[in-house]
Amino acid sequence: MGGGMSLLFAENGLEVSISDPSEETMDKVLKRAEEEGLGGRLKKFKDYKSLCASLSSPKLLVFSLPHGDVGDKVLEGLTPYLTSNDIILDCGNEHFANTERRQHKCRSTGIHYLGIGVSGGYQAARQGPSMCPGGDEEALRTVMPLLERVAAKDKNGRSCVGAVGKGGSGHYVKTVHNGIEHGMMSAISEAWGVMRAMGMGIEEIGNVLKKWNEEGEFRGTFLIAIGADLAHKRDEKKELVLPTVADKVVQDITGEEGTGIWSNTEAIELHVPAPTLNVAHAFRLASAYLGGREKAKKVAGGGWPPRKLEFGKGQKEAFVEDLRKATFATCLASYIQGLTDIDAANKKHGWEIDYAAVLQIWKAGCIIQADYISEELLAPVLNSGNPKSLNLLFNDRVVRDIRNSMDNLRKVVAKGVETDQVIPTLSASLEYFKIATGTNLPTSFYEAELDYFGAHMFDKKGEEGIGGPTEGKHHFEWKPARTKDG
Ligand SMILES: O=C(O)[C@H](O)[C@@H](O)[C@H](O)[C@H](O)COP(=O)(O)O
Repeated sequence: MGGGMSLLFAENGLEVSISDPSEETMDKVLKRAEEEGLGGRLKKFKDYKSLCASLSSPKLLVFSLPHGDVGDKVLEGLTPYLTSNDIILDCGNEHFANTERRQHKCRSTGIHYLGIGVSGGYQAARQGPSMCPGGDEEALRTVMPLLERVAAKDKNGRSCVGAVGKGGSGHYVKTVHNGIEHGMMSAISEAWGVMRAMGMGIEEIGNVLKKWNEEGEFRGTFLIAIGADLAHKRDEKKELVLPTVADKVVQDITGEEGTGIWSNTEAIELHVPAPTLNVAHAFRLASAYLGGREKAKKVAGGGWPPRKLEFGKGQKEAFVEDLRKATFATCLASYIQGLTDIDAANKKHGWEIDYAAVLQIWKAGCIIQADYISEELLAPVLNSGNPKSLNLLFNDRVVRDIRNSMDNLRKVVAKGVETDQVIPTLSASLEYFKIATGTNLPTSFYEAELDYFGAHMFDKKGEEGIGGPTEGKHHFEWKPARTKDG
């Protein structure tokens, strides 16, 4: 990412000084700069002193680092050479708490530290990513013209960047962006698996996804578009590449892993029900243990692999349409749960998040780009300036689309369960919509059991003021504790 961004900044007229522990990495970037006619604009530096000396004042430093300690070590190494009004743009996938700690540390020396979520993958780092900056207003105002120049542009030529809010809000919104991304990718992969069980070919499915991306609720959806594209990719032997990809989402459990975990732990700690995001992450985790799955399959006598799905004449097309609506509803559920999480965090941390800026940032260039969802469903809510609630389940327009997809989602999940299709987020989203709109849930029994052994206290149906996550006011001695005399 860092190399691509340094070329992007050079291309936009900046003299760029790069520094990386690996000389080889720096040389690769300088070589690309030569190839792209930007040679004169990039210089490499092996130490922080000469790096900072090469910069005009106030200095602008861009971090593209793994999350965690590395950022603290780099900041520590740089600090002796930094002066008041210098600005650091942390463009890594960093945890917002690390960002806020560094912001606090820098404040005493007048150095500005901005946490900027950067999205669009490594390609976008070079071409212009969607950018999600948060931190102090003065520094945001100072760097915004540059960010607007290098950021991705939406179809109206507007830059996909904006001042998100205070503190670590920029990195927080990016973390949740990735949680939504994982929910959508899981749903689309599940739909792909069901179409495979319907006997559809790799490229045939690619053609279906291409159509989905051209019109309807999935129009202009990045993850659908790349799904259509990669379905047709062939290697040097003209063999399709997709069938060679192992069914495991690789993940570096030694550390790199971050946003997928945090978007879920945050939702849980903020008491935000996000089953689509939670299940998408669990699916990803389970997929990693291919060896374990192979062993468990043997023990389970072959397990429960998806069965072939056969359809009568004309029914196949109808079911593909059910699948399109079901997958859309699940992607929408990811957005709804993600925004509810951002809303809860914004209230907790007082970041004064500008939701119109978030909408513009997600308009293009980012992984969760979805034109229909942004323009038709999010814009009316997020552009209404500081919406009272970000729970899109309170929005008629959004709920209309959910109602228009529930039959399709139910049909797909029912068929999927019957035939052992792997559909974790599709089924979790069906349950979510039922739970989130249900007012007579079986959780009465759940609470009664908690009160039975835990004196957990419960609210009584019909009581005033019990609409939110409140402490219970009642306990019933379901089974009085036995006295010593039994
Ligand atoms: O917006 C983006 O460009 C992506 O979200 C990116 O930031 C993410 O890091 C990679 O997609 C891999 O992420 P994980 O391996 O952490 O899922």
